[in-house]
Amino acid sequence: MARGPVQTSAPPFPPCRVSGLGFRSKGRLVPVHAAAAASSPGSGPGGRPPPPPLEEWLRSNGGTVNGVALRSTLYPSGAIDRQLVASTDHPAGALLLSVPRRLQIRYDNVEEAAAASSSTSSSASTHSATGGSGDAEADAAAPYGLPAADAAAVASLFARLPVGSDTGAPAWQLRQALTLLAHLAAGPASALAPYLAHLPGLAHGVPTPRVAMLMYDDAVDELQYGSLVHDVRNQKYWLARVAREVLAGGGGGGRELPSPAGEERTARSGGGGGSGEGSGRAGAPFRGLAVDEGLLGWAVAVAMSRCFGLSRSRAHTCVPLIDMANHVAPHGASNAEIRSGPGGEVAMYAKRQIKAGEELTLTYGSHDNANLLLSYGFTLQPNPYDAFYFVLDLETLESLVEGMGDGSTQGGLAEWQLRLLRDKLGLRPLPGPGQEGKPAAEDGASGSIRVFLSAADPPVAAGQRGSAAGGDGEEQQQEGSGPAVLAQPVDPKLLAALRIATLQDEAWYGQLAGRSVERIGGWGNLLARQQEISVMRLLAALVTALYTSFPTTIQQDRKLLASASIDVAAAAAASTLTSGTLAQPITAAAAAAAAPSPVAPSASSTGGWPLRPHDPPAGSGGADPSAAATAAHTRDAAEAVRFRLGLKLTLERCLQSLVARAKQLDELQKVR
Ligand SMILES: C[S@@+](CC[C@H](N)C(=O)[O-])C[C@H]1O[C@@H](n2cnc3c(N)ncnc32)[C@H](O)[C@@H]1O
Repeated sequence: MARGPVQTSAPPFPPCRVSGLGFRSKGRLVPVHAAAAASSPGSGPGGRPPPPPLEEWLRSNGGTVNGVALRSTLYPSGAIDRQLVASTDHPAGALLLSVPRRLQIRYDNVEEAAAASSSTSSSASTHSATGGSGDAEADAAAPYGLPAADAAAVASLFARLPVGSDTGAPAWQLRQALTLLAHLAAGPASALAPYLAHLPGLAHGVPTPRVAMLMYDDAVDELQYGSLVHDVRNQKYWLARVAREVLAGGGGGGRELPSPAGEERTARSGGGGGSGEGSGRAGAPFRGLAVDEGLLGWAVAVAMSRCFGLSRSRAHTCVPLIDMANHVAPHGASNAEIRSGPGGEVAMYAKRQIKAGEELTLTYGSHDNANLLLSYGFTLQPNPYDAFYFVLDLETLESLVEGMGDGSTQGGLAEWQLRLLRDKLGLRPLPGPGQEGKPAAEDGASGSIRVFLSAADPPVAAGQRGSAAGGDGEEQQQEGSGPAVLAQPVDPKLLAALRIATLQDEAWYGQLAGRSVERIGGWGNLLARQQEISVMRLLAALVTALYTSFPTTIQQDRKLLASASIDVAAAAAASTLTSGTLAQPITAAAAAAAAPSPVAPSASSTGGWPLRPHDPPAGSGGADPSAAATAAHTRDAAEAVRFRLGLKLTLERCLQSLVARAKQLDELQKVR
């Protein structure tokens, strides 16, 4: 019998994840520049001039901005969130924004620039012998906004990052984070400095997304969902390890350290890195900017929450202005989509007719709330892609079916049933004691499957399923790892397994052997009415058991969220876009009154280039760091409760579908 959320293994930074904020209700819309100026008249925080508006900057640097503006929402906490809006009507298919590759922050730009620079410098050394200008050529080799020496330094760090055991490459999120840090450290020497100044944590009042990895540990425990807690701890572990061994230059000498989950992971400490090598050069690749775990965490959060995955190049990119579009689900709800061009340009198009004043939205991917929290730091309530996942193995299936108690399955599953379960679903006996090291089967299959229960409204006709777990358009902000679209409340694999395991007549073998799993487990494709009623009851018992395995109930979670302590400081921060409560525009004067006092940036060794991301968000606690920390803590706790409440509501809706179907079949049975 399955007992609560089951662990699934995920790489520390799963491929292609990106981000979100979580500050959506009760805010007021203000023009973004008015908010910045109002909070710090005549200048930006710390006396710096405010950065140029992104729209202007893009236009004057070769980008396209067609009838699109950036708007801000100011929340009672003082935090600011931005969104894109249409400033004119647009027909379907209209080009809204286009950003050339050289205005994007991309780790593959760094890799290319570094490669070009090393080939240039070897030819430059030949040239200098003959009077050539090495410096000019090195600059020409850095066409992507970062001076060649900075690109080379950060590219050399890529080689020291741990590599994924599955991909054999460092996680893109880490490479992108280091690239962001290289631009940050380069300051005005980075051609993308004006974009950087608009990033969360750097732009005044815009907090760093509290992606799950940045949540306080006790809030992580409050998620009450084993696989997510496991993923978050894993990410925290890798963040700390990279900060310690790669950035601070501790080396590690190739020694394998156990991860929190007790796993051993491949880690490279390349570059000839003995323990002595890096320590004297801490932060050297970032022009002396000391990069600690906090700063790395900021960069990873920005990378995860703002990057688009490009299908052409398989790279990920932070795209100025386009990265201001927020997420809505399902796919049909968004009005814009992203496409990339052969030269690496990234463009946003209208998916349908758009009226002036409408928010421009994307669907980042078919993300469940666990993915949203991991990559973007928010959840959607409700989220049409949310689901409760668990791992099903043969043993669990057998004990579920035996628990039916009608005596029909005593003695275990028949050989023909086991054959169907193995051939159709890959379910096979797990290795017994002493056999753990051996593969479960010759084909190496694990013998268990990951299945889901969802709140999807049944019945959904075949053919209505989504095509792929992806974002809008050819490119996606983050690839989903869940099912395409949850078209039925029970995973077809789970339903197929239960139907096969509860059959009593071997005559079914011949019929099912030729059918696909989707067909055997299709919601509407019941095999026999009485059997289906039993399956529905069995599933209802399973859902109830899963629900009761949570330490708190729906009612308790609701009460917690409603309680004053969470509500006052964090309700605004914990709410999301979905409620449709986008607030009314307010005047700059009102924004000034509500805005937090500016927080002085800490001095850096980069000649006054500001920026040390404010963490916890300056917007949450003004200049008082302990108040800000308390607000961030409260916000994390609220988000954790909202997450687990969402899962429980999913189980509740699933249960309702199962019970309704069992009743309906029962009544039909009686009528006949
Ligand atoms: C690509 S950025 C979008 C721009 C962002 N709003 C800003 O001000 O920089 C993604 C972030 O926006 C926020 N966000 C996007 N969609 C959201 C939603 N539906 N609800 C809450 N926050 C959202 C999340 O913080 C997320 O990490």
